[in-house]
Amino acid sequence: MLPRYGFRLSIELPSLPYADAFDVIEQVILYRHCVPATVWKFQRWVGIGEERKMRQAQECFDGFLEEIIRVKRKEALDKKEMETVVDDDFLTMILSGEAGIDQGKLTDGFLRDVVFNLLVAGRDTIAAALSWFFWLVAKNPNVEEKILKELDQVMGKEELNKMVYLHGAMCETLRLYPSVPYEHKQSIEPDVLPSGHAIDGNTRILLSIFSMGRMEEIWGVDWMDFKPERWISKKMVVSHMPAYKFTAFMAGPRTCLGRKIAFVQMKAIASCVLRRFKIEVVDGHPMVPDASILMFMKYGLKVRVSYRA
Ligand code: HEM
Repeated sequence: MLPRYGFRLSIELPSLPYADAFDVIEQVILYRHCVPATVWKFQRWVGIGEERKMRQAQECFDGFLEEIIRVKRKEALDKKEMETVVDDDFLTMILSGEAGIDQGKLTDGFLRDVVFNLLVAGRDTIAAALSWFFWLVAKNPNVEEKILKELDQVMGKEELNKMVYLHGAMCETLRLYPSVPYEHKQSIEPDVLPSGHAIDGNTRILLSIFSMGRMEEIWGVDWMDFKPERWISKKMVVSHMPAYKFTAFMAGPRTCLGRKIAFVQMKAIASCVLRRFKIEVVDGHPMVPDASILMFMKYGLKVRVSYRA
């Protein structure tokens, strides 16, 4: 069973308070998009309803991050003073000056916000995409067969770039089930959209990435098919797809900064899992997207896992 949140292959793993808090934060952010700002801001001011849950979850999650920052500060200091070898993770690199960021800026609050941002951006986006990927692959044995054939030909993790079909299958997953199903933008002054629509300043625009991935006029009559071939050119390389057409990572100056690392991680995990294990979806398990800012499966993905012969 791959649970709703996070990507774990065991139901025995305990639930973690900070992970639960993180899920609450993501759900309340969706709530904030659905009600007028005055409503949630009033709730936050009084400390009731969803905003009460948000405050509790934030306190829990901040405590978790503060502890990580404390440990990493100590490790970075040890590294400087005693030249000990420590993990070369992102936070340690920032704290030990290797990332070239002005040390005066590195207050606990700044670090907490940076780590929180990267966790929001990088943790559940990949987990959600992989859950849908394994479900789609299990439901499309012809795609699974082609991925396995490619994995047989391409060995080693340094070869991830050559996994063109797997790349196509990942893009196809994100087209049909984008980890971030919609985006919210706000104009700061009057403008004209590329479509020709004039908008006032301070206009909120909700963009459905989920719907754009399923529009016949964009993807053709077979838009509902899970078809990795869509992403592969005649020369058998990944086709160029304009970012304004495939919007899972959005486009423009604020496009996803982790796109490349996301593909590396997803392809590495998918190739390791599919090489060793056969994943079969348990019949009758309900597959419904959850109400969150991220495209989770509401009831997780229930599967039977067996070793490949
Ligand atoms: C399947 C995986 C992922 C998807 C679908 C995804 C999608 C997105 C989307 C839609 C945005 C919003 C862009 C906008 O508002 O215009 C975004 C922003 C961002 N993503 Fe990703 N992302 C993924 C993985 C990652 C990973 C692994 C990282 C880093 C470890 C990352 C880092 C970021 C950052 C830092 C931003 C903010 C960029 C900015 O505001 O300037 N993402 N991502």
